[in-house]
Amino acid sequence: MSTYKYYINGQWKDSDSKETISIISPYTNEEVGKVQAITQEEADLAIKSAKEAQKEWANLTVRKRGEYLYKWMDELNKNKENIARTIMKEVGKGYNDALKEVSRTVDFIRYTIEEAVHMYNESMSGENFEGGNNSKIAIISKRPLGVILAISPFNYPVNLSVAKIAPALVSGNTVIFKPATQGAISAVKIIEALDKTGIPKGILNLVTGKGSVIGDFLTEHEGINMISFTGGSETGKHIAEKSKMIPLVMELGGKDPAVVCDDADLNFVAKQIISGAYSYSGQRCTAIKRVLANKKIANELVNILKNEVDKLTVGSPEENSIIVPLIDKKSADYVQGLIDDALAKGATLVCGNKREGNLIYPTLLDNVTLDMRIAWEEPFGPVLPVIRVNSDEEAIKIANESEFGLQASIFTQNIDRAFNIAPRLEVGTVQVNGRTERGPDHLPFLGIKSSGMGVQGIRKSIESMTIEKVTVININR
Ligand SMILES: NC(=O)C1=CN([C@@H]2O[C@H](COP(=O)(O)OP(=O)(O)OC[C@H]3O[C@@H](n4cnc5c(N)ncnc54)[C@H](OP(=O)(O)O)[C@@H]3O)[C@@H](O)[C@H]2O)C=CC1
Ligand SMILES: O=C(O)[C@H](O)COP(=O)(O)O
Repeated sequence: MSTYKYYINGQWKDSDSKETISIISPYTNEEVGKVQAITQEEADLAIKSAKEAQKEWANLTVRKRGEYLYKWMDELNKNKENIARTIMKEVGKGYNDALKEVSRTVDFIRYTIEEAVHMYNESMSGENFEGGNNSKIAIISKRPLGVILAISPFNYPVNLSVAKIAPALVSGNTVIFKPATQGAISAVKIIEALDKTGIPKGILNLVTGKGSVIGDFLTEHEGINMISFTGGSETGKHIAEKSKMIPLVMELGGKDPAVVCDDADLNFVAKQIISGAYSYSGQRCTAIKRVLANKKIANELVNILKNEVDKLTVGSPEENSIIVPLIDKKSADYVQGLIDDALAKGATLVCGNKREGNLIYPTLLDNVTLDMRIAWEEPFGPVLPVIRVNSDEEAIKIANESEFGLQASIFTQNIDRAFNIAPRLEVGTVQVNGRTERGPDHLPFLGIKSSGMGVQGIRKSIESMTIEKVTVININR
């Protein structure tokens, strides 16, 4: 098995710690490879080299920086099967989905470059303000923030990493990239592709090691000018407490509800809910994580959902099964705990509650009540609770009682009804008659409450990594 190096100042290196972390595949339970557990001194040097490289990088034109990114895109595209296989082995994602993740990333980079080259300076005249005149003209340009710390989660080890790195680089920042440990080999692969572009040294530094060991050191480091984080809410809150007065963008957990009204087209709804809730075994922040079903249609909806769940393929990512083993035993134990708690408190088991190691069969729970943990907690696994409600009003109330506020779906054939519910849901995005999801990637993507702060989405990500610089010309008229 390969032992992968980390990447600092344009060089691939073994850590002086002499320690490596073994990455175990969630479905073969075999080692996929080892990554370096770097030391704080090495993390410090990585930040220093990023700082040193930043000024020259920022002085290049956006088109010049874009040239490197275009080459990166081509390298990723050339190696997409190999990278997809690594994603599959490392995080247990179905091969076809892993391949889509790489293609989506290639498209993401292309759009990022195109967006950046179409972002212009603004100007303002003093005459628009009371008592002002046109002798004052302000030019408002955008400057990079400096060194961006990009921390990504396991579930999209390529796409969610590049979704931070590409906007940072194109706008003249340099990057310290800390991937999820389970995902770090995929990270090595994408940075190998970047290295092949001949990008100047120090622009991107890949630091591998457990977040619990090097995370605080990175977050608290004075050389970091902004943190873009995707991961769990608890980790996000911890980082927010540790960081020192720098901008933060956080995409965190969710408990996305599907509000199903009594006039919805239930066959269509069921398809959306099933793909929303169970794809990649529910290991998506945007997965549908509770159904708030109007009592009038709940029996029929649950019957249709059951039929659809029965069709889900369960097994290996190599066979493109929808339901695959969860990322690790701890996660599977957690999901099982939520199921056990709900059943002990009287939920109806419609199907599922079967387990083989990390593999949890798709589980549907009906008559879930608000005293059950599954009504509120994020499983990040293939279990879906149905909570029956009497009215739209009650659905809105329960939806908003969650600590999370990522996305929500509303299913109804009455557009007025949808538009009366949508503004009242405390979430970043409402999907009317569609499953909750992040893409297309140029849309703003955000969570409120414990689901995050700041906004991603290509243009928004670029904006979040830059700051206005105002130059005022005073003309003697
Ligand atoms: N809203 C969104 O866009 C998304 C949200 N998520 C959420 O992420 C969670 C699952 O992802 P998961 O990877 O397990 O999340 P974690 O929060 O466990 O880890 C996310 C990243 O943070 C790192 N990390 C851990 N501790 C620290 C620390 N003290 N300081 C700095 N970094 C640290 C991890 O490193 P290491 O792996 O080494 O521990 C990893 O790179 C779910 O809650 C999910 O909802 C996931 C994807 C998208
Ligand atoms: O990491 C996640 O879960 C994503 O941000 C969700 O992306 P998706 O909706 O495209 O799966």
